[in-house]
Amino acid sequence: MPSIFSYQSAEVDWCESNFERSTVIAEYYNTVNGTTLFSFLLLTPLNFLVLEGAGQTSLCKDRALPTQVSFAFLAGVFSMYFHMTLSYVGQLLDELSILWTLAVAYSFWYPRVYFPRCIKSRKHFFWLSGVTTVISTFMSFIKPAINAYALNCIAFHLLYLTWCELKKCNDKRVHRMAAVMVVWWVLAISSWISDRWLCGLWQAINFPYFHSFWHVLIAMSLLYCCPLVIYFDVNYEMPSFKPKLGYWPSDSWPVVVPYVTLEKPHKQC
Ligand SMILES: CCCCCCCC/C=C\CCCCCCCC(=O)N[C@@H](CO)[C@H](O)/C=C/CCCCCCCCCCCCC
Ligand SMILES: [Ca+2]
Ligand SMILES: [Zn+2]
Repeated sequence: MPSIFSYQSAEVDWCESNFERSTVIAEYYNTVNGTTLFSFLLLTPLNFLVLEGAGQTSLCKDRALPTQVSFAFLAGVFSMYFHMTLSYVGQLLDELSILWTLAVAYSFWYPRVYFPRCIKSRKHFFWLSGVTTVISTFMSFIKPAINAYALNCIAFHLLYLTWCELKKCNDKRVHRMAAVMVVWWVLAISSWISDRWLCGLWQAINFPYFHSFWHVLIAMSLLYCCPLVIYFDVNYEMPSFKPKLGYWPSDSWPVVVPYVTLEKPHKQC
């Protein structure tokens, strides 16, 4: 019986052929493209630096940013470890780190207006998220192969929240950024599903790399998601300030980094 740490002991094996480009890295391209999540880690704090530059240090919500970035960092590291070894432990670390990163994001950024009626404060919501995540962590061991499907379903809730916020907002820049985020996510989830379900086809044409595309595309989606989340958070938590979405270096460039700034104290959405 193989150890839970041994190579290829995971329940899941992605379409890319194993040990084709390296004797120590099972899935080379999936491992290398897993690093794109780190671009999200580098660029998310930049949003906060812009806000802090405007004197809004309170937006860092004390420990929210370092906690969020640390969890996302772990998700990136464990994803690479998983693809490098395809071990059972690697798979669970990959899935559980995503679960906890999402839990941290929900705990800090989930708008109060959507709290269940029985939840009266963010502190209570922290507890609700914590208990739900601990229970989900234990349940993850029952059938690890379905964990990734369950995690992907959370994106549908995020889509629903985005849609609810867009209905209340008439700023074209916000709608545009949300549209771009959704396009990246649709491309990402299509790549993920096609790697899972159509592997025979991709192997037949000698192109089994869709899961490595997923890594790049979901990181792009998160890059657009981050300023949007901060934008909605400012509207709720700092109603006297007007957030504005922008693109660096400029709107018209083909490759841009989205970010959020604070303008004159006035509420728009
Ligand atoms: C102010 C900042 C707030 C921003 C909130 C950011 C929340 C980040 C949350 C999670 C990080 C996700 C990490 C991506 C996964 C990388 C690892 C990976 O690819 N693992 C696969 C195996 O290698 C595994 O099969 C994938 C499992 C499913 C992952 C589901 C992730 C859902 C993320 C949802 C983001 C949606 C953004 C746009 C929604 C419309
Ligand atoms: Ca493989
Ligand atoms: Zn992966």
